[in-house]
Amino acid sequence: MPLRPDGRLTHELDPQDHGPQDACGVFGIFGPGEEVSRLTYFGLFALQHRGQESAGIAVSNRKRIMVFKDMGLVSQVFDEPALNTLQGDIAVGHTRYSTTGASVWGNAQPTLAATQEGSLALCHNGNLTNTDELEALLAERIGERNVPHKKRMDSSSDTMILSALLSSYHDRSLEEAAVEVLPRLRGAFCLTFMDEQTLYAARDPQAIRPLAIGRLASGAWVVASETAALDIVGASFERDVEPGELVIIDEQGLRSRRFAEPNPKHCLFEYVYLARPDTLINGRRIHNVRVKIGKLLAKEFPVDADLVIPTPESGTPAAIGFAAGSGIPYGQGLVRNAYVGRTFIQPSNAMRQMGIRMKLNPLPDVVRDKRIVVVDDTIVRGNTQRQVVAMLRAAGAKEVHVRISAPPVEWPCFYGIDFATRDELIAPGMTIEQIAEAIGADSLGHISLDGLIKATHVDKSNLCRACFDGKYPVGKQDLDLDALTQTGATTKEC
Ligand SMILES: O=P(O)(O)OC[C@H]1O[C@H](OP(=O)(O)OP(=O)(O)O)[C@H](O)[C@@H]1O
Ligand SMILES: NC(=O)CC[C@H](N)C(=O)O
Ligand code: SF4
Ligand SMILES: [Mg+2]
Repeated sequence: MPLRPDGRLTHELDPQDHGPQDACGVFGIFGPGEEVSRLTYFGLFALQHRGQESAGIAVSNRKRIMVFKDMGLVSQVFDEPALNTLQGDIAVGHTRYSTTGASVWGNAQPTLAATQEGSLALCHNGNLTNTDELEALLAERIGERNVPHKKRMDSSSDTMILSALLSSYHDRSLEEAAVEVLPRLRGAFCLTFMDEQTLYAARDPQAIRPLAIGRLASGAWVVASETAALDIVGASFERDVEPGELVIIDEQGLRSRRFAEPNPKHCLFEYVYLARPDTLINGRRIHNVRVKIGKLLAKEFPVDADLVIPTPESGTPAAIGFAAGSGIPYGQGLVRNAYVGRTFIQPSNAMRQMGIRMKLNPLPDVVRDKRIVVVDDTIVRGNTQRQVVAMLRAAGAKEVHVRISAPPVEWPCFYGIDFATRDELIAPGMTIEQIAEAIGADSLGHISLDGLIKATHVDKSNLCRACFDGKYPVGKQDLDLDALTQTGATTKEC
């Protein structure tokens, strides 16, 4: 099993072999009089499913900013003494899973940089597609040798370049630097950042990833990747950060500046898998959307069967919907070990089999002699379903029909989800029948793209669905798609 550089176990069985992982989680709070770092810690706990490689909190006491971050889960990084040292009025926090730049301490967030007036601490969810262009601009401004990854080998993320760029404007405030830099970024970015006095939040014009604003009863402002994190800290949901909006929060309250024209292309995959079911995106509860997808799936791909079971965790709401839509009873046929993380299962041969077996175990008394419909949210490489089907058969299931609440994943994502390269996905070049055979299912059905979109209640033109249809809404000019679909080529390193 792989070890972290400090010798502790990673959450991955094989770090070279990624399944679908999650986008990072960002959090921010402007709360004089509140225990801001503790609230940020709770917020990050609620966002742990979006990134499990490193976690960090930056706090300002209005005189200076202190950052505490490390590799690992929120619970591994922070303890009581650490939180007690992080006193102040403003905080930002991050849970990372890497998309550009290696998974090392130097790339953990919040990043910290010196500005003309003080410091900048920054957290980023998303992925920038024009890092080459931004790096060239940065080299022009601060000199080639000072570009983060040239100065320090382990500072190689897109976020480090952004942080260096924002702090390179010595003739203007951080707010004015942001207004200058943000329109130059392409790709996906939801940001929380701060200097000693002010909390900022920004969202790309496509608003690919979610970012919500909430408020505590005391009047403190909170910003988080998902509304579930607002719930957990006791904040009420106020509104989403708008596409192309920069939000500035200080002693005077909240102000808003538009840095680009909105052109919404919200990530469809957030609805399918990424976001928590208790989160609201575009006014819809993710759980309800997933149940609806399951109902539509039952209509699109009906089957004669005795029992519908979910593939926990993310497949559960769609399975509830499939049962409701089909009239087939719903039951629990697989038990999930709650202590195995979401991205723990990183499929690769023997390790993969061990990982899936560690996470999921069938209930033979429930599935024996039955025709089972097993519902999951996605098939990426097909490893989970291959294992699940085999497990259910070994436990005595008579038939196993697989139903998936997303269309086949055909293309990589460049906006903050670390999908496998195209060569590693199971779907490209395979018919549904061939995939069913590969995973050993009696039948296989994926929801149609139109059915999935219908369940979100968002207009198709306002959604990114590139991993399903290959139509990339932003930054396509920056990507060498042919090169990126070759075996071994990834977007990981700048
Ligand atoms: O086809 P594959 O390559 O196996 O990938 C697809 C599986 O990975 C995800 O589960 P994951 O274990 O990451 O998270 P979950 O517990 O939230 O379902 C997803 O929900 C599918 O079950
Ligand atoms: N998944 C993410 O949102 C990653 C953020 C950023 N691109 C990084 O690699 O650190
Ligand atoms: S490519 Fe897929 S995962 Fe990536 S932003 Fe678009 S819909 Fe989301
Ligand atoms: Mg799953």
